[in-house]
Amino acid sequence: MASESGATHGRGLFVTLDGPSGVGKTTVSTLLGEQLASQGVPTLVTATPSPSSIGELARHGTHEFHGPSLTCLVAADRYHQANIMISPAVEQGTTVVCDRFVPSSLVLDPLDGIERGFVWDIYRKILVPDIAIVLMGDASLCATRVANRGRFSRFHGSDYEDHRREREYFTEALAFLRGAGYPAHEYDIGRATAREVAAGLAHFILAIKDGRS
Ligand SMILES: Nc1ncnc2c1ncn2[C@@H]1O[C@H](COP(=O)(O)OP(=O)(O)OP(=O)(O)O)[C@@H](O)[C@H]1O
Ligand SMILES: Cc1cn([C@H]2C[C@H](O)[C@@H](COP(=O)(O)O)O2)c(=O)[nH]c1=O
Repeated sequence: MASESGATHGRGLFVTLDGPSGVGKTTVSTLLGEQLASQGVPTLVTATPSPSSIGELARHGTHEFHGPSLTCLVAADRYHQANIMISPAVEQGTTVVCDRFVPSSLVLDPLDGIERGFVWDIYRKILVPDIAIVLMGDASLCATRVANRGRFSRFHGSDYEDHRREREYFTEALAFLRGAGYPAHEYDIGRATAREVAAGLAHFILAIKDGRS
């Protein structure tokens, strides 16, 4: 596509970051945005639930809302955000990094008693990422980080067993997503710093971006 200045630019990428609580999604999303921007890639970092009024209700309402009502609330926010923010930005050439997307709901909602099929059906018409990264890390490492950082939601595990189960659900969700043709990529954080994880992801994303242009 040609811009008004005559320079050519194409569509951006939609990149999502999911994974268990404490694995570093929020920290890495910010660093990844900075690293992509420093390499000249127009980048927008966002999260689901979004900063909209529906998103704020979902993010801060996990004690009030449970099961299908929370699933639908999160889904309403995500459709709204995808339609008004993510898709337009990507079409204009911005690479969007989103902290949590559908893969998280395939884990958190079943942990709340919802069938995976119900969750998958509700997202049938939503934007599919170009790259869906699932960060995976040792459950005891994630448990320690969340204990040190603090829990802001009932979905932030309170002990090792919560984190072990959440990790197991993400492993199952990854297999399901790959089977469904979703562009899911597992990324093991090992003992890397957040900056090292972000650098590894930036390298991976830029290789895909360069391959497409
Ligand atoms: N690679 C890392 N090495 C060391 N500490 C990290 C790393 N990544 C994140 N942290 C720290 O771990 C804590 C959890 O990180 P963060 O909030 O980014 O995780 P998250 O996956 O977004 O968690 P949640 O899903 O619970 O919101 C924070 O205190 C953060 O500073
Ligand atoms: C994706 C998703 C999120 N939520 C809730 C759980 C937490 O309260 C927030 C996310 O905050 P975090 O810092 O990213 O952990 O939103 C949910 O209930 N269902 C979902 O699918």
